[in-house]
Amino acid sequence: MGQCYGKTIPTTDNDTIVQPQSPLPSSANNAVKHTPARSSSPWSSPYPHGIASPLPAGVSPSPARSSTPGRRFFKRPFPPPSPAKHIKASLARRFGHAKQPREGPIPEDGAPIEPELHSLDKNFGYNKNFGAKYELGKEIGRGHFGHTCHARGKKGDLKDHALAVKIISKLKMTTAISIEDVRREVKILRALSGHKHLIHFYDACEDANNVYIVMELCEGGELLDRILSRGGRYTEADAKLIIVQILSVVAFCHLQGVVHRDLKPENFLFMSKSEDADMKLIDFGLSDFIRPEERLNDIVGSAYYVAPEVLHRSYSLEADIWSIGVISYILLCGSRPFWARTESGIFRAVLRADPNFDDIPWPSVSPEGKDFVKRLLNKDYRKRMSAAQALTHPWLSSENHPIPLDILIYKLVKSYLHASPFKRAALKALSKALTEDELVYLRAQFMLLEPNKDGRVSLDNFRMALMRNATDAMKESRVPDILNAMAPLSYRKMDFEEFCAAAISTYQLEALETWEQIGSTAFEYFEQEGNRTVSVEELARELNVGPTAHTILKEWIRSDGKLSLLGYTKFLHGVTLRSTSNTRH
Ligand SMILES: Nc1ncnc2c1ncn2[C@@H]1O[C@H](COP(=O)(O)OP(=O)(O)OP(=O)(O)O)[C@@H](O)[C@H]1O
Ligand SMILES: [Ca+2]
Ligand SMILES: [Ca+2]
Ligand SMILES: [Ca+2]
Repeated sequence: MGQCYGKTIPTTDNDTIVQPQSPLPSSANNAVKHTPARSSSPWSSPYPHGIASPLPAGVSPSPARSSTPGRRFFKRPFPPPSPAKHIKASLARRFGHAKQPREGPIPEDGAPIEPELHSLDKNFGYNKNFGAKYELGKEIGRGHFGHTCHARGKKGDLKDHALAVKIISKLKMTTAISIEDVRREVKILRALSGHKHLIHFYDACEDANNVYIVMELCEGGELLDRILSRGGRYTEADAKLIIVQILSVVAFCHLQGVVHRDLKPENFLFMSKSEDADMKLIDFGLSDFIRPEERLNDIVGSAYYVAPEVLHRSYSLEADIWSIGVISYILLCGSRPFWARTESGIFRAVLRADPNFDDIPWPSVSPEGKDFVKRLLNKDYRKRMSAAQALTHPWLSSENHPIPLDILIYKLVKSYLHASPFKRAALKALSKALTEDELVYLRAQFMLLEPNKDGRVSLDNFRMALMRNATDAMKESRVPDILNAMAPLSYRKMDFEEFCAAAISTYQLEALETWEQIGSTAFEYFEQEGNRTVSVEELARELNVGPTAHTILKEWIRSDGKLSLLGYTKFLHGVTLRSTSNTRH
């Protein structure tokens, strides 16, 4: 089994919007041997080798809801099992254009990007002595972009260590973008390696044919396989153990300014076969560095897990949280929240459909569990919890886990510092209406800033907290830049009360069932302390909107010239006019 070369099998598609994916070359080649299930099924299978699929290769169960007791499958069929189909538009972009076969030698004809092919520099500057350092073993897994083999270190620290090597064929790197993707995957792995639930990276090598990513070996298989072997569903207690691990590693990535963009059960591996083995996040092939205020626009990911704002081409870290919401939904009920037979149908569901929380088993799921999932699957990304926040959600409070520093705090405090005194007064009133549940999160974050003896924090506390957690990735994502934007804090300090006003997000609070109560309580505080007469013109300036908004703003002001309750909550929310695209947090 020495032959362990990269062969990517294009997934065919059962959708009507057929995309530039070439069918398998008709001449039988060893690629077919490598991928028994894949070539016959319209969906890629998570059971490429050896592991028995619950279904015969290529067979998908009927999507009809079955109520067979003890059935092993998802109500909304889990098979077609692996949604590992990367969104086609991006594939087309990444692999050049239509008809470009994604494996094998580039044919003479139909290569629209031919000029680039000749000039592509496929030199990565990695070690060239892979063969001398490692001995390759059997294949363990396979994806769109590479396949993974067992390996053993031949010398040095890794001598006789069992390892995993992801092999990416250079033949498949047919565009500058696809080369850059591999470079970035390695860079991100190298930078982030070290977190308990993130795959440990050891080495990157290359030769004329391949790039080799040497990592620690996970012997317990993919989370997807465990979900399937349990018949799709986890108990709440077991689901919590999984979700806490996912949130903790994703909070870490986000703090470093890395968005994973492909979170799904196939990309979490167990260290060993044992039931309580730790999980590791793998596959940073679609990940990217993201600056604090940046929005990404390329559509990547896997259809079932993709966030609505990704489909709208403007997204940031919150897209990962949506994917965790999808995973959580699946763990708790055994069905996919957004399901359709075609990719475009899935996208439509993601954009418009509300997931079902009524059918069995949802009535028996705890209210906290349901609330948790709903707050991850909010279609408005501004209303979603962050990963660190989710870890303080009441549903997970019984779990004993550390709360990581949340980069969201920095963004919110930054915009608070730049807000007008009127807005700050409004936020202050809002922070006084918070319930114990929200305070748990804020208190944890404040403590992570290690307040001084006087109980206050300065810019330095924010800086030190960031530095305590910094990896090399931060240089690339320029997360520390956010500290410069917090400069107004260099002249003063913040106590916990003000921190609460600064670090709350109106959008997130609006998503709470108790929002109306919170809003009216907050308004009472605002009446006592901050509500003063304000003109329509002043309000428009505050909100950064033009005269066209005056008629709307007029309705927010009472006859006494002060904000009404409605006006107060609207003011907190901010006006989002398309033309200004001034997203407020
Ligand atoms: N460190 C590891 N230990 C054990 N198995 C691994 C390891 N890394 C990857 N694998 C296996 O190889 C498979 C493919 O790896 P990976 O997901 O990184 O490749 P990919 O080509 O990027 O896949 P995708 O199609 O999901 O983008 C994984 O799903 C997993 O089963
Ligand atoms: Ca895979
Ligand atoms: Ca993968
Ligand atoms: Ca990948």
